Amino acid sequence: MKLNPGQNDAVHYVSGPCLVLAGAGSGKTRVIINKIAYLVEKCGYKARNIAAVTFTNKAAREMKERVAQSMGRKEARGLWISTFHTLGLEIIKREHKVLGLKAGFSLFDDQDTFALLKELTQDELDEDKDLIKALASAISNWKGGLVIPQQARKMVKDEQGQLFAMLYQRYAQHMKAYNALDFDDLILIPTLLLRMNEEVRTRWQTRIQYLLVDEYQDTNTSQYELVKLLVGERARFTVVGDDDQSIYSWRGAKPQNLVLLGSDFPKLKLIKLEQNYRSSQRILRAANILIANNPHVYEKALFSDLAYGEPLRVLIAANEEQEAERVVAEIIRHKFVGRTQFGQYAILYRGNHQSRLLERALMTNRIPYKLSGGTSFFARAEIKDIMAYLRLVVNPDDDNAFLRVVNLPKRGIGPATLERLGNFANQKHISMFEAIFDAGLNHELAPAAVKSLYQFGQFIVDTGEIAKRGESVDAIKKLIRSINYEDYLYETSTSAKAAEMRMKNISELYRWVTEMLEGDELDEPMTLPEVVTRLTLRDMMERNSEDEGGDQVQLMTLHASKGLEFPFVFMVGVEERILPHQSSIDEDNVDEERRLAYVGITRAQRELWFVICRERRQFGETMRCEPSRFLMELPQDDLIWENRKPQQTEQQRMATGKSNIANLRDMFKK
Ligand SMILES: Nc1ncnc2c1ncn2[C@@H]1O[C@H](COP(=O)(O)OP(=O)(O)OP(=O)(O)O)[C@@H](O)[C@H]1O
Ligand SMILES: [Mg+2]
Repeated sequence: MKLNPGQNDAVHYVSGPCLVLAGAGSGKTRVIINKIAYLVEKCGYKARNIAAVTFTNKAAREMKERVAQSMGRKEARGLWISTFHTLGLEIIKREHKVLGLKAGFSLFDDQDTFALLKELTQDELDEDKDLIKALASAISNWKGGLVIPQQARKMVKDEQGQLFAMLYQRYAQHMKAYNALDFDDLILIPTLLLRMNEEVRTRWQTRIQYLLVDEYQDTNTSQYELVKLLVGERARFTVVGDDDQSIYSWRGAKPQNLVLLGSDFPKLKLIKLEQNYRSSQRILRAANILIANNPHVYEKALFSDLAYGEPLRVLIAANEEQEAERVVAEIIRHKFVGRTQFGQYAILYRGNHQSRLLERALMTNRIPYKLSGGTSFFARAEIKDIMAYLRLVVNPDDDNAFLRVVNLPKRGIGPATLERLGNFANQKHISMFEAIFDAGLNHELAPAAVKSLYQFGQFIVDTGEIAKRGESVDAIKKLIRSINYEDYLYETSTSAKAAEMRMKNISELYRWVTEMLEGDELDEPMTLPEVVTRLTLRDMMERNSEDEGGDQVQLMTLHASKGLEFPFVFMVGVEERILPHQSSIDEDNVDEERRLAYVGITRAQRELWFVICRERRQFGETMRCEPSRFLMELPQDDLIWENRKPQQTEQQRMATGKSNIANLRDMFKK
């Protein structure tokens, strides 16, 4: 792989600490990949003594692949290339004895943590979901800042702080009793261990002799401390980052860590890279002009030798449904004209919920797509629940579907009952559903259990009958109502808003199934079994594609797109209140949102579209939308706004006495 002089310096400087500070697409990640190969091939490092840390699992997988391609698979074996959390987990696994953890410790995700906190704080927080959430985030912040419960109790001043610190302590004690760790522990525990135990520290400093960190601007206090402890006095490390792409301050990331490096390691070599190899000049110019509105830690000037490129386009849709349809139509048109591949397109958005309508539009048009990060529509628990019901109605022998819904919502059918039912069905070689109606079951189970099972079975049979009469839409409506699914969602969700979101997903599924059942100009009406197999197949394809990475349009949040690049990028919902997000407008933290927009723009190599709506439904209300201030900050001569009258010359604009931006706003209001 070719390198420019700055990149070469960065790769060849191995005698001390090194920081590469440079803008998007300037080849920072390429430096890391080349440097790993250089360390092994030219400097005599063994692969197993080198660790590289990135920010997401996706990025780690890609880096591993690129390193293996550059230096050979055999040579690359043993390299530690992972996220911070995976590296932390590895340290904990190998040191669990010193830590006093039993080998089979379990890992709690956010939902597990929430459930435990809810249980532990019943008396104090009275199941108030917002308070529990606030507590969870306080605990996470303490952990990210390396603050243990005893210290937290000393630090806090106000009443709520004291309460939270006390609950933090209680939570920590319980986690220990459960032999469980949460996400933040994966950094906190190894860091504290390395800090306090010299023997362990020496062991890891011998094991990891050279450390490389990508996306360094997004490390938090505990991660930075872990880096320092791992590299020790020898300070053999390279970190690369871009302060303009710091987008995780809400999770405790500290771009100031870039500055701290200089004071913690006086011998730090600072290397800047200024050539961007990714984007057309127009795209890069737009990105540079946008980010110039932010204050800077270090000044940077990025240039590109690539073509000047196509203008950036702003598509204007009437509402959010049309927004999704416009994007899909544009992809189809563009692909046809340019003979491109679906895999060259990415659709980026601010929040996960924005993916729903996009997924729908892509599916309706049979365009393969891949959604990374976040949960795709069919992987969502509520969709799986209802799909399992439909599967069971269509095919009562589907034991998996049976097990998923037999006690959802609760019907007093516990694990012991199900185990016996399962054994009985096995002996008789029948499905569990069939077993419910077998007279022999009376000898196996208590009458109450038999009754509950029978009622459930009868309910499924009845629903099936309605569907068979050709009233499937009715059958589904009745089903969702009779199981009180909405109540169930409100009882089990972390907040009323979350329950609402999940219920919305259900109505989305309902709408979809109904459309397929009733047919339209394009498709014949389908029967319920046909609909269910069609949708299940879709689900399976999606899962398989996770591994294959075929020719698919990429969907992800702006956060998840960090470090990646795509020839053609659509940024949707580029409106005030979405990007910048309402909460950041309220909190006066628009700079971080501008960095997020900068990250999005700089993912694009050749062409970039922004999409905005005139109005949008939010929380049941239709609201008028206003284009994002970031669109207004971009160089307008590089932008083409849809439906805009033919470009005026500068003189004409002066003559009308109106500024470019005022014109745009006017046009938007019409
Ligand atoms: N010296 C070079 N010659 C040609 N292409 C290069 C060179 N350096 C990097 N590239 C290419 O430029 C693109 C951007 O590189 P890379 O992803 O390493 O940038 P980055 O600085 O890590 O970007 P980001 O800030 O978005 O993470 C990649 O396609 C890479 O292969
Ligand atoms: Mg990178």
